[in-house]
Amino acid sequence: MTEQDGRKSLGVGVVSLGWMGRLHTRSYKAVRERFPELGVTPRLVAAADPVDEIRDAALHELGFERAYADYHELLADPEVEVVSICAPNFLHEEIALAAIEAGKPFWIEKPMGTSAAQSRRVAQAAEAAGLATAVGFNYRHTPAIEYLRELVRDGALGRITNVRVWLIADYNSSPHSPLTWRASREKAGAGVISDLMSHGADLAQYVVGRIASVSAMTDTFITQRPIPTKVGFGHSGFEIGEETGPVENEDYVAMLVRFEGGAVGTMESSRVSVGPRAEYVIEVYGTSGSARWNFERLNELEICPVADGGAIHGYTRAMAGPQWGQWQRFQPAIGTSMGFDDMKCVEAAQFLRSVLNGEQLAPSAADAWCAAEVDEAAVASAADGQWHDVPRVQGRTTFDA
Ligand SMILES: NC(=O)C1=CN([C@@H]2O[C@H](COP(=O)(O)OP(=O)(O)OC[C@H]3O[C@@H](n4cnc5c(N)ncnc54)[C@H](OP(=O)(O)O)[C@@H]3O)[C@@H](O)[C@H]2O)C=CC1
Ligand SMILES: O=C1CO[C@H](CO)[C@@H](O)[C@@H]1O
Repeated sequence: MTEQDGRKSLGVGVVSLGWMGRLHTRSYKAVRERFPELGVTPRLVAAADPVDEIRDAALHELGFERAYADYHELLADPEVEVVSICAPNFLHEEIALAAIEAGKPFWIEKPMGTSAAQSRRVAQAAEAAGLATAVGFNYRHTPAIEYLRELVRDGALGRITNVRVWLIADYNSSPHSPLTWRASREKAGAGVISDLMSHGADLAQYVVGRIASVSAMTDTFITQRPIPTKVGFGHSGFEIGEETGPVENEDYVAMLVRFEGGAVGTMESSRVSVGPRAEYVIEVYGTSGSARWNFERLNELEICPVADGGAIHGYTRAMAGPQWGQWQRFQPAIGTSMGFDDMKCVEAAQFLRSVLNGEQLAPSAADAWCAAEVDEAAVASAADGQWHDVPRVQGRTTFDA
């Protein structure tokens, strides 16, 4: 870390410049403006990606000083002090363990690996090395979710009795949408359970507390998809040919869950539903009230207090404002909305603050392991039709604090 204009300059390396790699890059750039009190200027030292054109874009569009084809070179670069890991899931464990070996704190995308065992190995190694971590559970950082969590923890909703979480998306609803790495068991692990329910597990545990047991069923509704002739980013920019290949993991999951605190709930996720685009919802019901949030309207929280027999009963739609979470850093005028990228900037700032002061602030590697255990219990339950206990993760979790 060097000093420049009284600010600390921190060398950043980003592995894989797809959707998330580019978003991590934008987030590092935004931190200096949105979180000036950190006194840190992230310096985009190096990117790593196997594709020539992407490395070219890293240098000439995104502002990296260097671009490597192999992430090992990035990790060996002495000027790279912190690392973002934005590769497809199957590379998460090996890159994270290599970053730990190199002594570099990392911000990794969810799910942290393709299995709970991979997540455990990464979380335990990071903790043993004393490294700050961050995981891409960005929905946590929405001001409405931060406020919902406060309501739950302050007891404003009473005793939490039941919870509903659903993440229903349409990104694979067309049978013509391409066969990407997300449909490969080897590259993704589970299907929608890894891709979306990883967020759901984290959101539920962040707001309500740990999940203790799970019963689940899964299905795959579109079993063959066209093989891309040109790959894109995220879910866009692909071109397809005539040839198809098998979808190897589930499109849909439905779960019943029991929380350690006594609440029960349902959790459901689909990547092939026609209608909702990215309807990611959490509803929390307590003995004194309830509240619900939907990512498609991320600036709002619907809250219902117990009306005790009054004539008017129902939800109040509250809008995010300066009193909630980090809203004020992003918008200077009430009624103006934050967006998806802003949540990632909050995550980047939490990560860098942890690197600077040693306190774990962002969703941690242990949190990602907790989510992975919930997801793996769902996979196991769907396979044998039994309830499965979720192994209790010991580690540096942030949601128990
Ligand atoms: N937090 C969130 O809300 C989100 C999280 N994610 C997570 O982010 C991760 C990446 O997803 P996304 O950005 O959508 O993926 P993309 O498919 O957009 O990008 C993946 C990138 O990784 C590159 N890559 C492939 N193999 C290697 C390798 N051996 N070494 C280095 N780079 C490689 C790809 O190159 P190539 O094109 O050649 O394959 C591509 O540039 C996933 O874990 C996903 O779950 C994704 C979306 C949202
Ligand atoms: O994490 C994620 C969030 O949502 C996306 C689509 O809406 C997913 O595919 C992605 O991996």
